[in-house]
Amino acid sequence: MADRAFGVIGLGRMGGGVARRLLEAGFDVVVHDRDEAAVAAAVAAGATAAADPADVAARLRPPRVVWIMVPAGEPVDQVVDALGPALEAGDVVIDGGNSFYRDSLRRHDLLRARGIHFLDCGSSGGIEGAERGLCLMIGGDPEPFALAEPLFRAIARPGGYARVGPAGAGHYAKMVHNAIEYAFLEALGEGFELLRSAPYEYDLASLADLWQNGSVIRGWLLELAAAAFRRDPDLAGITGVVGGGDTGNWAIQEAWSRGVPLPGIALAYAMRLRSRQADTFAGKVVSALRWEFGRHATVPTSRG
Ligand SMILES: O=C(O)[C@H](O)[C@@H](O)[C@H](O)[C@H](O)COP(=O)(O)O
Repeated sequence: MADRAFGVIGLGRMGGGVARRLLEAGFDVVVHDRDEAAVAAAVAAGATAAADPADVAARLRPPRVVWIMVPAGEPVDQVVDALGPALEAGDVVIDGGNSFYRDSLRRHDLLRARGIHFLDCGSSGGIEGAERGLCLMIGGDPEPFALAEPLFRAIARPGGYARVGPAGAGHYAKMVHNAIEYAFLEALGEGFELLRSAPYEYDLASLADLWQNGSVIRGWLLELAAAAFRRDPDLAGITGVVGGGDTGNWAIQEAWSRGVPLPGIALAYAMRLRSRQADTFAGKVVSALRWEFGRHATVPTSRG
């Protein structure tokens, strides 16, 4: 039995990686997920299965530290509602998902009323990060942060975790991180689209590789772009309809409510929404009006 045990609730692609890294670091890990196959995989790696969130608590010694990694919103509340009554003062709950910071503040205050600590932890790095080390931005009180620090150290890259402020500050930082991510992704998408329509036959994978060697825009996203182009140079196997969007949406609402313009990020988010529309009523109206005032064609011609 290891000196220290942690609970992990939610064993999806991210949570499963977190549980494995904790096991590899030599900790005991008590896990729960509704997906029995995910639990079986964690148990095969050395974890102990719990029947439900309360059972996770029952299998840990106080002060307990439980990491939650489930989709943002209702699923986090469900886990907190099921786990909370089984915890006691001094225990620590960490939400490692992409939750809205105001929800995290609410959960923090709810648990604090019973002396239970809540840390909001923005976790970046994707699946590779979960396997090889995440970047963690943590909000909450110093005392539970210190108590949970061995967990953070075990699942983060070296230098890849920090307490960035009080309750809510971790998920706020992650919201902003993701907003920047939206604009980075959109800029890369637009740049590669322009290259593809250029009067030159660029090999996009090779150009992305070249840019990795000392260019200003080198980075992980370019590395991923090169890998994607190498697998499928025209990206013919996927559509340009882009999913996600919650964190970007929150960032825009937050920015505008504070008078921060955020135009690049807002446009990147708008482009995601636009990508989901096959045609638009707005476009029809513009076309109709051009026809009405100038008898301009309603079907684009070679001259526009
Ligand atoms: O830092 C990260 O590892 C990513 O941001 C990660 O958290 C995830 O890819 C986003 O949540 C996707 O966000 P969207 O679904 O909004 O694109």
